Amino acid sequence: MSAAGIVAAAGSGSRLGADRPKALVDLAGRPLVAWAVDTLLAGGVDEVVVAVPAAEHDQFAAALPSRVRLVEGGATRTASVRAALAAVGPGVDAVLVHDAARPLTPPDVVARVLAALAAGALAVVPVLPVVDTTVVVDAEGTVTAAPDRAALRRVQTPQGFSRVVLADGYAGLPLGAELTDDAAVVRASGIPVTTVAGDERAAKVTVPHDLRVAEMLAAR
Ligand SMILES: Nc1ccn([C@@H]2O[C@H](COP(=O)(O)OP(=O)(O)OP(=O)(O)O)[C@@H](O)[C@H]2O)c(=O)n1
Ligand SMILES: C[C@](O)(CO)[C@H](O)COP(=O)(O)O
Repeated sequence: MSAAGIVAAAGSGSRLGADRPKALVDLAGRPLVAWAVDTLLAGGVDEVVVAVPAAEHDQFAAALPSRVRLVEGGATRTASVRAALAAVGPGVDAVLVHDAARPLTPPDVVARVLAALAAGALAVVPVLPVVDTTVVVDAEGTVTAAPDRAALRRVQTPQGFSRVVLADGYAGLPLGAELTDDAAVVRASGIPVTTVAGDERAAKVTVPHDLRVAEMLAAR
């Protein structure tokens, strides 16, 4: 089975508040995007396409191996993945979509996603259990429900798909629609999504505290 990796790296990182796009922020001497690309390649992906902000194209090119292809990202994550997917070759069997913002994802997670696809799954997401009580609130912040957390999972990346299934999902999604992940895109077209074990180290760098935690882990 041949697999391509897509790295969504075109976000600004407004919640991190750095002086550059989040994917170019340094973690232990290398930008977050370089860590994410390495994870995909080490986990068994054959080729990688990275969606980047147009203004920083040259900085991304300088930070990544020459075999990695860059495309201009969009205004939303959904638009960025759509643009990168268009650059994936038609001969590829599977596509894994990963966040540059999850730099310390172990290659084992990639391998688990690839194994599930090779076993016949059409869509696979790595997940972790929810460990806090989780509630639903109304517009005033009043709790209206407390779902059974045993049935809830936190969803990570990379998320893996049959290339045809992901391409069909994006083709059926109206231009401009924004969903928070790629599994939601294929679920909208009726495809079942399988889960495999995620990893706490695959946590997303969103706010400054997350980057401090990642720096401590990377220093080990
Ligand atoms: N237009 C966008 C927005 C996000 N992403 C990517 O999607 C991943 C997950 O998004 P998130 O961590 O929320 O990043 P940002 O959108 O950059 O963060 P913020 O909402 O704080 O601005 C990141 O790797 C980010 O670069 C992208 O490729 N294109
Ligand atoms: C794709 C994702 O990382 C799965 O957990 C997540 O949905 C992206 O989060 P964002 O803040 O909406 O970009």
